[in-house]
Amino acid sequence: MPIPLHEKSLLRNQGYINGQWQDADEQRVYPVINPATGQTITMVADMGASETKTAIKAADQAWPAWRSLTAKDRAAILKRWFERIKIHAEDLARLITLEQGKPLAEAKGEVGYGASFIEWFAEEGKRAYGSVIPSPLADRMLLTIKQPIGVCAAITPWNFPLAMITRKVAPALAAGCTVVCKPAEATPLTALALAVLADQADIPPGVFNIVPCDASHVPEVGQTLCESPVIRKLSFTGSTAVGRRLMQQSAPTIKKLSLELGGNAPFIVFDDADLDAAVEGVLASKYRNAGQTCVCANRIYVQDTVYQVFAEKLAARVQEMTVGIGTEPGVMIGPLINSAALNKVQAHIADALAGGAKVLVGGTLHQLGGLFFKPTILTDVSQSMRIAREETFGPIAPLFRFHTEEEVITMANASEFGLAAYFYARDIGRVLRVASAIEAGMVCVNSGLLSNEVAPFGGVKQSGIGREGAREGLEEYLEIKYVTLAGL
Ligand SMILES: NC(=O)C1=CN([C@@H]2O[C@H](COP(=O)(O)OP(=O)(O)OC[C@H]3O[C@@H](n4cnc5c(N)ncnc54)[C@H](OP(=O)(O)O)[C@@H]3O)[C@@H](O)[C@H]2O)C=CC1
Ligand SMILES: O=C(O)CCCC(=O)O
Repeated sequence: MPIPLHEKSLLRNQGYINGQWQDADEQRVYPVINPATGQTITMVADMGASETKTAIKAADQAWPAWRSLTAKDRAAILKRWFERIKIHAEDLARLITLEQGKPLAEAKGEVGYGASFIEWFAEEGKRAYGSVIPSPLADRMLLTIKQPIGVCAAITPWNFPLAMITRKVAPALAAGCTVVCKPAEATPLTALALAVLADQADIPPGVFNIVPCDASHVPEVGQTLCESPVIRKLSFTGSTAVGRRLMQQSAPTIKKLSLELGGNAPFIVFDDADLDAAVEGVLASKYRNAGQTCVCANRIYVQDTVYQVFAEKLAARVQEMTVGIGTEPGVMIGPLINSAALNKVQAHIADALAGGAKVLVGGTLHQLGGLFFKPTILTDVSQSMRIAREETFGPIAPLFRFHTEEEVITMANASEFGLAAYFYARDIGRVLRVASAIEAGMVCVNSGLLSNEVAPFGGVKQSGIGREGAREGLEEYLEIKYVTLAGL
Protein backbone atom coordinates (compact mmCIF):
# COMPACT_ATOMS: atom_id res chain seq x y z
CA MET A 1 0.00 0.00 0.00
CA PRO A 2 1.48 3.45 -0.88
CA ILE A 3 2.43 5.51 2.16
CA PRO A 4 0.59 8.84 2.16
CA LEU A 5 3.45 11.31 2.71
CA HIS A 6 3.85 14.68 1.00
CA GLU A 7 7.63 14.37 1.25
CA LYS A 8 8.45 10.82 0.21
CA SER A 9 12.11 11.11 1.20
CA LEU A 10 11.06 11.07 4.88
CA LEU A 11 10.39 7.36 4.61
CA ARG A 12 13.68 5.53 5.19
CA ASN A 13 14.42 1.92 5.84
CA GLN A 14 18.16 1.96 6.47
CA GLY A 15 19.99 2.86 9.66
CA TYR A 16 21.63 6.30 9.94
CA ILE A 17 25.27 6.10 11.01
CA ASN A 18 27.95 8.76 10.59
CA GLY A 19 25.66 10.79 8.36
CA GLN A 20 25.20 7.84 5.97
CA TRP A 21 22.18 5.66 5.27
CA GLN A 22 23.35 2.10 5.87
CA ASP A 23 22.00 -1.40 5.48
CA ALA A 24 22.40 -3.91 8.27
CA ASP A 25 25.19 -6.47 7.96
CA GLU A 26 24.09 -9.33 5.70
CA GLN A 27 21.24 -7.04 4.58
CA ARG A 28 19.07 -8.21 7.49
CA VAL A 29 15.64 -6.55 7.58
CA TYR A 30 12.48 -6.82 9.68
CA PRO A 31 8.88 -5.73 9.09
CA VAL A 32 7.36 -2.61 10.64
CA ILE A 33 3.69 -3.35 11.27
CA ASN A 34 0.73 -0.98 11.26
CA PRO A 35 -1.08 -1.92 14.51
CA ALA A 36 -4.41 -0.75 13.09
CA THR A 37 -4.35 -3.18 10.17
CA GLY A 38 -1.72 -5.78 10.99
CA GLN A 39 -0.14 -5.03 7.61
CA THR A 40 3.54 -4.52 6.98
CA ILE A 41 4.30 -0.86 6.27
CA THR A 42 7.84 -1.49 5.08
CA MET A 43 10.95 -3.50 5.91
CA VAL A 44 13.67 -1.79 7.95
CA ALA A 45 17.34 -2.59 8.57
CA ASP A 46 17.77 -4.97 11.48
CA MET A 47 21.08 -3.94 13.00
CA GLY A 48 23.12 -5.68 15.69
CA ALA A 49 26.26 -5.38 17.79
CA SER A 50 28.69 -4.70 14.96
CA GLU A 51 26.66 -1.82 13.45
CA THR A 52 26.19 -0.44 16.98
CA LYS A 53 29.97 -0.44 17.47
CA THR A 54 30.35 1.43 14.17
CA ALA A 55 27.82 4.01 15.35
CA ILE A 56 29.61 4.42 18.71
CA LYS A 57 32.90 4.97 16.87
CA ALA A 58 31.30 7.56 14.60
CA ALA A 59 29.78 9.39 17.58
CA ASP A 60 33.14 9.32 19.36
CA GLN A 61 34.96 10.75 16.35
CA ALA A 62 32.33 13.46 15.89
CA TRP A 63 32.41 14.51 19.54
CA PRO A 64 35.55 16.76 19.66
CA ALA A 65 34.38 19.01 16.84
CA TRP A 66 30.79 19.14 18.09
CA ARG A 67 31.75 20.02 21.67
CA SER A 68 34.17 22.66 20.36
CA LEU A 69 31.40 24.62 18.68
CA THR A 70 30.00 27.44 20.76
CA ALA A 71 26.61 26.80 22.35
CA LYS A 72 25.32 29.56 20.10
CA ASP A 73 26.51 27.73 16.97
CA ARG A 74 24.98 24.47 18.16
CA ALA A 75 21.76 26.37 18.92
CA ALA A 76 21.62 27.67 15.34
CA ILE A 77 21.90 24.11 14.00
CA LEU A 78 19.30 22.78 16.44
CA LYS A 79 16.92 25.55 15.48
CA ARG A 80 17.25 24.54 11.84
CA TRP A 81 16.31 20.99 12.87
CA PHE A 82 13.32 22.36 14.80
CA GLU A 83 12.21 24.35 11.72
CA ARG A 84 12.50 21.29 9.45
CA ILE A 85 10.34 19.31 11.88
CA LYS A 86 7.69 22.06 11.94
CA ILE A 87 7.65 22.20 8.14
CA HIS A 88 7.12 18.44 7.92
CA ALA A 89 4.83 18.14 10.96
CA GLU A 90 1.95 16.70 8.96
CA ASP A 91 4.06 13.91 7.46
CA LEU A 92 5.71 13.12 10.77
CA ALA A 93 2.29 12.84 12.39
CA ARG A 94 1.17 10.46 9.63
CA LEU A 95 4.21 8.28 10.20
CA ILE A 96 3.54 8.21 13.95
CA THR A 97 -0.08 7.18 13.42
CA LEU A 98 0.90 4.62 10.82
CA GLU A 99 3.44 2.76 12.92
CA GLN A 100 2.15 3.49 16.43
CA GLY A 101 -1.62 3.77 15.98
CA LYS A 102 -2.50 6.92 17.95
CA PRO A 103 -5.13 9.25 16.44
CA LEU A 104 -3.73 11.76 13.97
CA ALA A 105 -4.68 14.74 16.15
CA GLU A 106 -2.68 13.26 19.03
CA ALA A 107 0.20 12.49 16.67
CA LYS A 108 0.23 16.13 15.57
CA GLY A 109 0.28 17.10 19.22
CA GLU A 110 3.26 14.82 19.73
CA VAL A 111 5.17 16.44 16.86
CA GLY A 112 4.66 19.88 18.42
CA TYR A 113 5.55 18.56 21.87
CA GLY A 114 8.64 16.74 20.55
CA ALA A 115 9.82 19.74 18.53
CA SER A 116 9.46 22.00 21.57
CA PHE A 117 12.34 20.19 23.29
CA ILE A 118 14.65 21.07 20.39
CA GLU A 119 13.67 24.73 20.35
CA TRP A 120 13.90 25.05 24.12
CA PHE A 121 17.19 23.21 24.63
CA ALA A 122 18.78 25.10 21.72
CA GLU A 123 18.42 28.17 23.95
CA GLU A 124 19.04 26.48 27.29
CA GLY A 125 22.35 25.07 26.01
CA LYS A 126 23.65 28.66 26.15
CA ARG A 127 23.04 28.73 29.88
CA ALA A 128 25.35 25.92 31.03
CA TYR A 129 26.84 28.25 33.62
CA GLY A 130 29.66 27.37 35.96
CA SER A 131 30.35 29.26 39.17
CA VAL A 132 32.95 31.13 41.17
CA ILE A 133 33.10 29.83 44.74
CA PRO A 134 34.17 32.21 47.52
CA SER A 135 37.49 30.72 48.56
CA PRO A 136 38.42 29.78 52.15
CA LEU A 137 42.09 30.43 51.24
CA ALA A 138 43.49 33.89 50.50
CA ASP A 139 45.71 32.77 47.62
CA ARG A 140 43.22 30.63 45.80
CA MET A 141 40.47 31.09 43.31
CA LEU A 142 37.86 28.31 43.01
CA LEU A 143 35.77 27.80 39.88
CA THR A 144 33.41 25.27 38.41
CA ILE A 145 32.80 24.79 34.72
CA LYS A 146 30.20 22.62 33.02
CA GLN A 147 31.33 20.35 30.21
CA PRO A 148 29.48 17.88 27.97
CA ILE A 149 29.62 14.37 29.37
CA GLY A 150 30.56 12.75 26.04
CA VAL A 151 29.05 10.13 23.78
CA CYS A 152 25.54 9.19 24.94
CA ALA A 153 23.16 6.32 24.21
CA ALA A 154 19.39 6.81 23.98
CA ILE A 155 17.04 3.81 24.10
CA THR A 156 13.50 4.93 23.41
CA PRO A 157 9.98 3.40 23.52
CA TRP A 158 7.22 3.07 20.95
CA ASN A 159 4.52 5.05 22.77
CA PHE A 160 5.98 8.46 21.81
CA PRO A 161 8.15 7.60 18.79
CA LEU A 162 9.22 11.22 18.23
CA ALA A 163 9.03 13.06 21.54
CA MET A 164 10.96 10.48 23.55
CA ILE A 165 13.86 10.85 21.10
CA THR A 166 13.91 14.65 21.05
CA ARG A 167 13.50 14.83 24.85
CA LYS A 168 16.85 13.01 25.11
CA VAL A 169 18.72 14.06 21.98
CA ALA A 170 17.97 17.81 22.13
CA PRO A 171 19.58 18.41 25.56
CA ALA A 172 22.43 16.06 24.70
CA LEU A 173 23.28 17.89 21.49
CA ALA A 174 22.73 21.31 23.06
CA ALA A 175 25.18 20.39 25.83
CA GLY A 176 27.81 19.34 23.26
CA CYS A 177 27.34 15.55 23.43
CA THR A 178 26.87 13.15 20.53
CA VAL A 179 24.27 10.36 20.52
CA VAL A 180 23.63 6.80 19.37
CA CYS A 181 19.90 6.15 19.49
CA LYS A 182 18.15 2.78 19.43
CA PRO A 183 14.46 3.41 18.72
CA ALA A 184 11.77 0.88 19.59
CA GLU A 185 11.42 -2.06 17.25
CA ALA A 186 7.80 -1.06 16.55
CA THR A 187 8.46 2.59 15.63
CA PRO A 188 11.74 3.11 13.75
CA LEU A 189 10.21 5.08 10.86
CA THR A 190 9.58 8.25 12.85
CA ALA A 191 13.10 8.05 14.28
CA LEU A 192 14.59 7.69 10.80
CA ALA A 193 12.50 10.61 9.49
CA LEU A 194 13.93 12.70 12.34
CA ALA A 195 17.39 11.74 11.08
CA VAL A 196 16.48 12.86 7.53
CA LEU A 197 15.59 16.26 8.95
CA ALA A 198 18.68 16.37 11.17
CA ASP A 199 20.74 15.75 8.06
CA GLN A 200 18.96 18.57 6.21
CA ALA A 201 19.65 20.83 9.20
CA ASP A 202 23.39 20.10 8.79
CA ILE A 203 23.83 18.31 12.07
CA PRO A 204 27.33 16.98 11.34
CA PRO A 205 27.90 13.29 10.53
CA GLY A 206 28.24 11.12 13.62
CA VAL A 207 26.57 13.58 15.99
CA PHE A 208 23.19 11.81 15.83
CA ASN A 209 23.04 8.14 14.83
CA ILE A 210 20.09 5.75 14.63
CA VAL A 211 20.49 2.00 14.93
CA PRO A 212 17.15 0.23 14.34
CA CYS A 213 16.77 -3.44 15.21
CA ASP A 214 14.15 -6.09 15.79
CA ALA A 215 13.44 -7.99 19.02
CA SER A 216 16.02 -10.69 18.32
CA HIS A 217 18.87 -8.15 18.21
CA VAL A 218 17.71 -5.81 20.98
CA PRO A 219 19.65 -7.58 23.77
CA GLU A 220 22.96 -7.41 21.86
CA VAL A 221 22.45 -3.77 20.84
CA GLY A 222 21.55 -2.87 24.44
CA GLN A 223 24.52 -4.79 25.81
CA THR A 224 26.93 -3.19 23.33
CA LEU A 225 25.76 0.29 24.31
CA CYS A 226 25.92 -0.48 28.04
CA GLU A 227 29.30 -2.20 27.99
CA SER A 228 31.06 0.34 25.79
CA PRO A 229 33.49 2.50 27.78
CA VAL A 230 33.10 5.18 25.09
CA ILE A 231 29.43 5.68 26.02
CA ARG A 232 29.53 7.84 29.13
CA LYS A 233 25.79 8.16 29.62
CA LEU A 234 22.69 6.13 28.87
CA SER A 235 19.20 7.58 28.82
CA PHE A 236 16.34 5.07 28.69
CA THR A 237 12.56 5.30 28.66
CA GLY A 238 10.59 2.08 28.98
CA SER A 239 9.68 -0.64 31.44
CA THR A 240 11.19 -0.94 34.91
CA ALA A 241 12.31 -4.51 34.12
CA VAL A 242 14.39 -3.43 31.14
CA GLY A 243 15.66 -0.34 33.00
CA ARG A 244 16.90 -2.57 35.81
CA ARG A 245 18.68 -4.79 33.31
CA LEU A 246 20.36 -1.84 31.59
CA MET A 247 21.45 -0.52 34.97
CA GLN A 248 23.09 -3.85 35.77
CA GLN A 249 24.77 -3.98 32.37
CA SER A 250 26.05 -0.43 32.83
CA ALA A 251 27.59 -1.11 36.24
CA PRO A 252 30.99 -2.28 34.96
CA THR A 253 31.55 1.02 33.12
CA ILE A 254 29.93 3.18 35.88
CA LYS A 255 27.76 5.01 33.38
CA LYS A 256 25.70 7.99 34.25
CA LEU A 257 22.06 6.94 33.86
CA SER A 258 18.73 8.60 33.26
CA LEU A 259 15.91 6.09 33.61
CA GLU A 260 12.32 7.02 32.91
CA LEU A 261 10.49 3.84 33.84
CA GLY A 262 7.05 2.50 34.58
CA GLY A 263 4.35 4.38 36.44
CA ASN A 264 1.19 3.49 38.30
CA ALA A 265 -0.33 6.93 38.64
CA PRO A 266 -3.03 7.51 41.26
CA PHE A 267 -5.78 9.94 40.27
CA ILE A 268 -7.72 11.09 43.35
CA VAL A 269 -11.13 12.73 43.27
CA PHE A 270 -11.97 14.34 46.61
CA ASP A 271 -15.50 15.24 47.63
CA ASP A 272 -14.80 18.99 47.27
CA ALA A 273 -13.63 18.59 43.66
CA ASP A 274 -15.31 20.06 40.61
CA LEU A 275 -16.58 16.68 39.40
CA ASP A 276 -17.15 17.71 35.78
CA ALA A 277 -13.62 19.02 35.59
CA ALA A 278 -12.34 15.81 37.20
CA VAL A 279 -14.16 13.75 34.56
CA GLU A 280 -12.41 15.74 31.81
CA GLY A 281 -9.13 15.23 33.65
CA VAL A 282 -9.62 11.46 33.62
CA LEU A 283 -10.42 11.50 29.90
CA ALA A 284 -7.22 13.42 29.19
CA SER A 285 -4.97 11.47 31.48
CA LYS A 286 -6.38 7.96 31.20
CA TYR A 287 -7.34 7.59 27.54
CA ARG A 288 -4.55 9.59 25.89
CA ASN A 289 -2.67 7.27 23.53
CA ALA A 290 -5.22 4.52 24.38
CA GLY A 291 -3.85 4.48 27.92
CA GLN A 292 -0.33 3.68 26.74
CA THR A 293 1.53 6.43 28.56
CA CYS A 294 3.70 6.06 31.62
CA VAL A 295 1.94 9.03 33.24
CA CYS A 296 -1.58 7.74 32.48
CA ALA A 297 -3.93 7.57 35.45
CA ASN A 298 -3.81 3.91 36.43
CA ARG A 299 -5.76 3.91 39.73
CA ILE A 300 -8.69 6.28 40.12
CA TYR A 301 -9.60 6.82 43.76
CA VAL A 302 -12.98 8.47 44.33
CA GLN A 303 -14.28 9.58 47.75
CA ASP A 304 -17.30 7.47 48.71
CA THR A 305 -19.73 10.40 49.02
CA VAL A 306 -19.23 11.32 45.32
CA TYR A 307 -18.35 7.85 43.97
CA GLN A 308 -21.70 7.06 42.37
CA VAL A 309 -22.28 10.42 40.74
CA PHE A 310 -18.69 10.60 39.49
CA ALA A 311 -18.92 7.10 37.99
CA GLU A 312 -22.14 8.05 36.16
CA LYS A 313 -20.69 11.28 34.78
CA LEU A 314 -17.52 9.51 33.64
CA ALA A 315 -19.49 6.68 32.03
CA ALA A 316 -21.55 9.17 30.02
CA ARG A 317 -18.41 10.72 28.55
CA VAL A 318 -16.51 7.47 27.97
CA GLN A 319 -19.44 5.95 26.08
CA GLU A 320 -19.12 8.79 23.57
CA MET A 321 -15.49 8.04 22.74
CA THR A 322 -14.87 6.88 19.18
CA VAL A 323 -12.54 3.95 18.62
CA GLY A 324 -10.97 3.42 15.20
CA ILE A 325 -8.07 3.75 12.81
CA GLY A 326 -6.08 6.80 13.84
CA THR A 327 -6.22 8.44 10.42
CA GLU A 328 -10.05 8.45 10.38
CA PRO A 329 -11.63 11.77 11.39
CA GLY A 330 -13.00 11.99 14.92
CA VAL A 331 -11.22 8.92 16.26
CA MET A 332 -10.19 9.31 19.90
CA ILE A 333 -8.80 5.86 20.64
CA GLY A 334 -6.63 3.89 18.26
CA PRO A 335 -5.39 0.31 18.50
CA LEU A 336 -3.09 -1.06 21.17
CA ILE A 337 0.48 -1.53 20.05
CA ASN A 338 0.59 -5.34 19.87
CA SER A 339 -0.98 -8.56 21.10
CA ALA A 340 1.12 -8.59 24.30
CA ALA A 341 -0.43 -5.24 25.23
CA LEU A 342 -3.91 -6.58 24.47
CA ASN A 343 -3.28 -9.69 26.57
CA LYS A 344 -2.19 -7.55 29.52
CA VAL A 345 -5.33 -5.42 29.32
CA GLN A 346 -7.54 -8.51 29.17
CA ALA A 347 -5.68 -10.21 32.00
CA HIS A 348 -6.06 -7.14 34.25
CA ILE A 349 -9.80 -7.04 33.58
CA ALA A 350 -10.23 -10.79 34.15
CA ASP A 351 -8.31 -10.58 37.42
CA ALA A 352 -10.38 -7.60 38.61
CA LEU A 353 -13.68 -9.28 37.73
CA ALA A 354 -12.61 -12.47 39.50
CA GLY A 355 -11.96 -10.35 42.60
CA GLY A 356 -15.43 -8.75 42.56
CA ALA A 357 -15.04 -5.70 40.28
CA LYS A 358 -17.81 -4.85 37.80
CA VAL A 359 -17.72 -3.53 34.24
CA LEU A 360 -19.52 -0.19 33.99
CA VAL A 361 -18.48 0.58 30.38
CA GLY A 362 -16.62 -1.48 27.75
CA GLY A 363 -14.60 -4.40 29.03
CA THR A 364 -14.23 -6.19 25.70
CA LEU A 365 -12.61 -5.99 22.29
CA HIS A 366 -14.13 -3.38 20.02
CA GLN A 367 -16.21 -4.66 17.08
CA LEU A 368 -13.31 -3.68 14.77
CA GLY A 369 -11.42 -6.60 16.35
CA GLY A 370 -7.65 -6.79 15.97
CA LEU A 371 -5.94 -4.62 18.58
CA PHE A 372 -8.90 -2.29 19.13
CA PHE A 373 -10.19 -2.37 22.70
CA LYS A 374 -13.21 -0.50 24.03
CA PRO A 375 -12.51 2.28 26.52
CA THR A 376 -13.45 0.68 29.80
CA ILE A 377 -14.54 1.65 33.29
CA LEU A 378 -14.43 -0.85 36.16
CA THR A 379 -16.08 -0.18 39.51
CA ASP A 380 -15.61 -1.77 42.95
CA VAL A 381 -11.92 -2.23 42.30
CA SER A 382 -9.72 -3.00 45.30
CA GLN A 383 -6.08 -2.71 46.28
CA SER A 384 -5.49 -6.47 46.13
CA MET A 385 -6.10 -6.65 42.38
CA ARG A 386 -3.31 -6.72 39.76
CA ILE A 387 -4.56 -3.46 38.32
CA ALA A 388 -3.69 -1.75 41.61
CA ARG A 389 -0.12 -2.99 41.53
CA GLU A 390 0.86 -3.11 37.85
CA GLU A 391 0.87 -0.55 35.08
CA THR A 392 -1.95 -1.60 32.69
CA PHE A 393 -0.89 0.48 29.65
CA GLY A 394 -4.37 0.28 28.17
CA PRO A 395 -7.73 2.13 28.16
CA ILE A 396 -9.11 0.86 31.48
CA ALA A 397 -10.23 3.25 34.20
CA PRO A 398 -10.53 1.32 37.49
CA LEU A 399 -12.53 3.15 40.15
CA PHE A 400 -11.49 2.55 43.77
CA ARG A 401 -13.51 3.86 46.70
CA PHE A 402 -11.99 5.68 49.69
CA HIS A 403 -13.28 7.41 52.82
CA THR A 404 -10.64 9.75 54.22
CA GLU A 405 -7.71 11.81 53.00
CA GLU A 406 -5.33 9.86 55.21
CA GLU A 407 -6.58 6.55 53.85
CA VAL A 408 -6.23 7.57 50.21
CA ILE A 409 -2.69 8.84 50.69
CA THR A 410 -1.74 5.46 52.08
CA MET A 411 -3.48 3.75 49.14
CA ALA A 412 -1.86 6.05 46.58
CA ASN A 413 1.61 5.53 48.03
CA ALA A 414 1.22 1.74 48.24
CA SER A 415 3.19 1.22 45.04
CA GLU A 416 6.79 0.55 44.10
CA PHE A 417 6.30 3.24 41.42
CA GLY A 418 6.28 7.00 41.88
CA LEU A 419 6.11 8.80 38.55
CA ALA A 420 2.99 10.97 38.21
CA ALA A 421 0.04 11.57 40.52
CA TYR A 422 -3.14 13.59 39.96
CA PHE A 423 -5.81 14.88 42.28
CA TYR A 424 -8.84 17.13 42.19
CA ALA A 425 -9.72 19.17 45.27
CA ARG A 426 -10.55 22.79 46.11
CA ASP A 427 -9.71 23.10 49.77
CA ILE A 428 -6.34 24.87 49.76
CA GLY A 429 -5.14 23.15 52.91
CA ARG A 430 -5.93 19.77 51.42
CA VAL A 431 -4.26 20.70 48.13
CA LEU A 432 -1.01 21.58 49.86
CA ARG A 433 -1.09 18.59 52.25
CA VAL A 434 -1.78 16.04 49.53
CA ALA A 435 0.69 17.51 47.03
CA SER A 436 3.39 17.22 49.63
CA ALA A 437 2.44 13.74 50.95
CA ILE A 438 2.20 11.92 47.63
CA GLU A 439 5.26 9.91 46.65
CA ALA A 440 5.70 10.92 43.02
CA GLY A 441 8.12 12.90 40.91
CA MET A 442 5.24 14.90 39.38
CA VAL A 443 1.96 15.98 40.96
CA CYS A 444 -0.81 17.47 38.86
CA VAL A 445 -3.62 19.30 40.70
CA ASN A 446 -7.00 19.91 39.02
CA SER A 447 -5.83 18.88 35.55
CA GLY A 448 -5.13 15.66 33.67
CA LEU A 449 -2.13 16.89 31.68
CA LEU A 450 1.25 17.82 33.10
CA SER A 451 3.96 17.45 30.45
CA ASN A 452 5.81 20.25 28.72
CA GLU A 453 9.36 21.04 27.75
CA VAL A 454 10.09 23.50 30.55
CA ALA A 455 9.12 21.29 33.51
CA PRO A 456 11.27 18.49 34.96
CA PHE A 457 9.77 15.13 34.00
CA GLY A 458 10.76 12.06 36.01
CA GLY A 459 9.97 9.75 38.85
CA VAL A 460 10.93 8.55 42.30
CA LYS A 461 11.08 5.00 43.70
CA GLN A 462 11.23 2.38 40.91
CA SER A 463 9.90 4.85 38.34
CA GLY A 464 13.42 5.96 37.64
CA ILE A 465 16.38 8.23 38.06
CA GLY A 466 16.96 11.73 36.72
CA ARG A 467 14.79 14.30 35.01
CA GLU A 468 14.07 15.17 31.38
CA GLY A 469 13.03 18.53 30.01
CA ALA A 470 13.71 21.77 31.91
CA ARG A 471 17.00 23.08 33.23
CA GLU A 472 17.47 19.76 35.03
CA GLY A 473 17.26 17.92 31.71
CA LEU A 474 20.34 19.76 30.43
CA GLU A 475 22.29 19.03 33.61
CA GLU A 476 21.90 15.30 32.89
CA TYR A 477 24.29 15.74 29.94
CA LEU A 478 26.85 17.92 31.72
CA GLU A 479 29.72 17.16 34.07
CA ILE A 480 30.86 19.66 36.68
CA LYS A 481 34.59 20.31 36.67
CA TYR A 482 36.05 22.01 39.72
CA VAL A 483 39.14 24.12 38.99
CA THR A 484 41.28 25.56 41.77
CA LEU A 485 43.83 28.23 40.91
CA ALA A 486 46.77 28.94 43.21
CA GLY A 487 49.76 31.29 42.88
CA LEU A 488 47.78 34.04 41.27
N1 LIG B 1 7.83 4.51 30.68
C1 LIG B 1 7.31 4.40 29.50
O1 LIG B 1 7.07 5.37 28.84
C2 LIG B 1 7.06 3.08 28.93
C3 LIG B 1 6.69 2.02 29.72
N2 LIG B 1 6.47 0.83 29.16
C4 LIG B 1 6.02 -0.27 30.04
O2 LIG B 1 6.64 -1.45 29.63
C5 LIG B 1 5.66 -2.42 29.26
C6 LIG B 1 6.21 -3.26 28.13
O3 LIG B 1 6.46 -2.45 26.97
P1 LIG B 1 7.75 -2.70 26.12
O4 LIG B 1 7.67 -2.06 24.81
O5 LIG B 1 8.01 -4.17 26.12
O6 LIG B 1 8.85 -1.90 26.96
P2 LIG B 1 10.38 -2.13 26.96
O7 LIG B 1 10.94 -1.63 28.22
O8 LIG B 1 10.68 -3.53 26.57
O9 LIG B 1 10.87 -1.22 25.72
C7 LIG B 1 11.40 0.06 25.78
C8 LIG B 1 12.67 0.15 24.94
O10 LIG B 1 13.66 -0.72 25.47
C9 LIG B 1 14.11 -1.59 24.46
N3 LIG B 1 14.58 -2.84 25.04
C10 LIG B 1 13.87 -3.93 25.40
N4 LIG B 1 14.71 -4.88 25.89
C11 LIG B 1 15.96 -4.37 25.83
C12 LIG B 1 17.25 -4.84 26.17
N5 LIG B 1 17.44 -6.06 26.69
N6 LIG B 1 18.33 -4.05 25.95
C13 LIG B 1 18.16 -2.83 25.42
N7 LIG B 1 16.97 -2.32 25.08
C14 LIG B 1 15.87 -3.06 25.29
C15 LIG B 1 12.92 -1.73 23.56
O11 LIG B 1 13.29 -2.24 22.32
P3 LIG B 1 12.19 -3.03 21.44
O12 LIG B 1 11.04 -2.15 21.30
O13 LIG B 1 12.91 -3.24 20.19
O14 LIG B 1 11.87 -4.28 22.23
C16 LIG B 1 12.47 -0.29 23.49
O15 LIG B 1 13.32 0.43 22.64
C17 LIG B 1 4.43 -1.62 28.89
O16 LIG B 1 3.27 -2.36 29.01
C18 LIG B 1 4.53 -0.51 29.91
O17 LIG B 1 4.00 -0.97 31.13
C19 LIG B 1 6.65 0.64 27.82
C20 LIG B 1 7.01 1.64 26.98
C21 LIG B 1 7.21 2.97 27.48
O1 LIG C 1 7.11 8.02 29.07
C1 LIG C 1 6.02 8.17 28.48
O2 LIG C 1 5.06 7.43 28.54
C2 LIG C 1 5.94 9.30 27.59
C3 LIG C 1 5.86 10.56 28.30
C4 LIG C 1 4.54 11.16 28.10
C5 LIG C 1 4.62 12.60 28.37
O3 LIG C 1 5.69 13.18 28.16
O4 LIG C 1 3.61 13.11 28.80
